[in-house]
Amino acid sequence: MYIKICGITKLEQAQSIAQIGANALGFICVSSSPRYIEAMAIAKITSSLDANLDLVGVFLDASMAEICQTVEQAGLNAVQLHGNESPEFCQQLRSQLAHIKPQVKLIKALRVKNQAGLAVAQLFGDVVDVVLLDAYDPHMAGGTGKTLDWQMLREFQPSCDWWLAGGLSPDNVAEAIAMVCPSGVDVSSGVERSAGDKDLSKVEQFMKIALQESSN
Ligand SMILES: O=C(O)c1ccccc1NCC(=O)[C@H](O)[C@H](O)COP(=O)(O)O
Repeated sequence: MYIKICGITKLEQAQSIAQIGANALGFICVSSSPRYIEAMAIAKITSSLDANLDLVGVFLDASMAEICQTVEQAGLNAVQLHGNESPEFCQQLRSQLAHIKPQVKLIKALRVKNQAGLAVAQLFGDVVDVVLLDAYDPHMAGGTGKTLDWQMLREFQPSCDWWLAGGLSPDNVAEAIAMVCPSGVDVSSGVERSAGDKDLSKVEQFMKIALQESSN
């Protein structure tokens, strides 16, 4: 089970979460978010971490130039697109990123409202590495703490890896994994004291439960 802890803003917390064994750390590059962190501040964190982690910049309808510049400045090796980016945009971004760094992981987040929203995932299977399913909220783009209707995801099988996000916490991650069998899970507010301030004991608990459930 691949585990991504999102909304990191503090260096010491990033180092501890990496040590606990997370596969990926997410940095919110969306200036309107309470978890926003600037590229140079991300760079201070990423340069202090081991090379085997996925260091993910989360973007919301940003331009290709902004994404590429942030990847370079911040020392990222993965990009999560959390807005209305099209499959064509993903394809073009992938080729632009290849000029900057080899093998930047591309993740397309979909904020799923209903079954029709879920069908859109099939359009991205061939152009990204991972599809991430998050909850829909009319006012917030991410980090909402809301869960998806997991029943809807029982038969979900895109042609690429997929990760579950949205309202996960140590209290419900085992049930979610058992019900929908994602290849990874992503969490933010469910392991926080306040926006951007992670509760390390909750992170540890979350990871232990997720790993245990996925090995059953
Ligand atoms: O977290 C944010 O503030 C945010 C803002 C704008 C776009 C995306 C954002 N977060 C994306 C994430 O990857 C979160 O981990 C995901 O939405 C799940 O959040 P949560 O329901 O709090 O676990």
